[in-house]
Amino acid sequence: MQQPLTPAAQRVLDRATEIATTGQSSAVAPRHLLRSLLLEESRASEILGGFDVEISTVETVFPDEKSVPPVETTVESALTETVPFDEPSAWAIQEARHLAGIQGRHSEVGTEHLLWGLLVVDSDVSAWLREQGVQREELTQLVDEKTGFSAAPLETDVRIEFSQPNVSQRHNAMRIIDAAANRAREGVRVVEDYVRFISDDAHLSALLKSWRHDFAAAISAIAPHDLAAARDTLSDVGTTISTTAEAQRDSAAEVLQANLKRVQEAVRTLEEYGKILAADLGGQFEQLRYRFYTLEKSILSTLHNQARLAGRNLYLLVSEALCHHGSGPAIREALAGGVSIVQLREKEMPDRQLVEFGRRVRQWTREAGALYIMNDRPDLAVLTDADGVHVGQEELSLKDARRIVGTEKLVGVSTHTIEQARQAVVEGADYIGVGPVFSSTTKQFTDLAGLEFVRQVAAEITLPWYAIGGITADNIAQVAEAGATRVAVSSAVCSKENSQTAASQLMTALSNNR
Ligand SMILES: Cc1ncc(COP(=O)(O)OP(=O)(O)O)c(N)n1
Ligand SMILES: Cc1nc(C(=O)O)sc1CCOP(=O)(O)O
Ligand SMILES: [Mg+2]
Repeated sequence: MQQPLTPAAQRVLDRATEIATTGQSSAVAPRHLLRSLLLEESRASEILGGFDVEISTVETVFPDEKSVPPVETTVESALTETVPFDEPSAWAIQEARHLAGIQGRHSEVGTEHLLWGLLVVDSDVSAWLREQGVQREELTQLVDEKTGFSAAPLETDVRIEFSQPNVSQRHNAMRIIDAAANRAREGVRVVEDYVRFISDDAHLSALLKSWRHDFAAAISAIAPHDLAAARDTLSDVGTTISTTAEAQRDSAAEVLQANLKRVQEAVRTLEEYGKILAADLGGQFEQLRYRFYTLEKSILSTLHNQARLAGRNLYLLVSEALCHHGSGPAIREALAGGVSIVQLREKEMPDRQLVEFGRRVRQWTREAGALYIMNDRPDLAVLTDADGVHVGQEELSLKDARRIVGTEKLVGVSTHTIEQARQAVVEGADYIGVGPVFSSTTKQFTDLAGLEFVRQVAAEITLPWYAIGGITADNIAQVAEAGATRVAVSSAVCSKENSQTAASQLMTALSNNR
């Protein structure tokens, strides 16, 4: 069923067409849609405002057209000569319809759905929106809030009884499905090769492999000989069409990006055309598509965080109670000794004092080019302009912490077992704490995760991780031997007479044992 457009969404499409036409573009592109969404006072412009995305910025970043005043009605625009929607815009509208469809059978396609479509379809605009911090998960949540429905796929859906497709419709659907299945299979292999050979990430490789197997199981519901019989490569007009962009890739990362999208688009085709063959096939591919989105997020987020935390190998947790001559001097000495992340871990300090001190730590770390993380409290991380927050297994969930600090700040998560570590990766942690490795004078533990846990994480996880718990200059070599390249410490630096010397000794030991 085609979901109807709300009047605001209709005005957005009309205005986008008008902007493209006035600017003498040959087609309506995503940049025209984005501009039009911002010009319309609507849910989408409200959401974009929340991310500080302004029309003036968009006009500077995508400058090729003159701005156009808001349209009053759709009649005028219908009278002018208009241009078609280009492929990404058409896909974005299709995605918007799809999201509105899974939110409820009678829901209309609103401007917030159009914005969602713009974000999930590969284009210069979606890349730019992501750079501005507009992320899929957060936007999905906002769209849910705006429409009052959940964007998660419906558990049970009313089954529509299809009339039996005739032989030729079935044959055409088979041809499309055969081609899309091959594209998805090939694409996922390319992604797997990147994650396996370039990222060297055993955990994400295993998740991709499991996805590939489930995909194969879904495809096997269609008899393989039927699919092969429908294949007719020689008369497939698409085999000779390729764009310049497809012929050239500047880096392995670009190959990865392109193939992540390729798989999603192919699975979307399977989802749509699968419905012609069997009512439940569409649902299976839809689930696979959502799972692939999550995988894409973990893969890209791992790469992003590796870059953000590159070279930040010594992480200090500071508590006033541990420091001989005050945590302020200890922090400044530690920064001079090579600490590149400082976490403020004060369990007893009154909030007002903590905020005041946090702002000072912000200043010192900024001057030293280091990061500043707030322990346990996302609210205070925001208030003190921290680079992130660290949460444990018993505290606010990663998802809730993220809701408070947003997508730009780091969210670190403590893990004590390999299952927790894997889960943190999939849920979107930016780094993880791995411990306790040894018994600690800073915090009492009944069970130690030990060096074995460090070995397990080293063997399969490439999201940045910090070994923690009782690490000192005397045992750091064992931790490095077990595979750690980054460590987090508290007493080994904080409680020393000279925190600078203590930090630089640990730095030297880390680099010697690499
Ligand atoms: C880098 C890092 N790793 C682990 C922890 C421990 O966090 P948590 O389990 O929440 O315990 P507390 O620090 O809150 O007592 C950490 N803080 N930092
Ligand atoms: C606060 C904390 N969390 C840990 C974990 O394993 O999650 S270990 C730890 C204490 C770290 O301090 P020190 O370096 O003085 O042992
Ligand atoms: Mg905690």
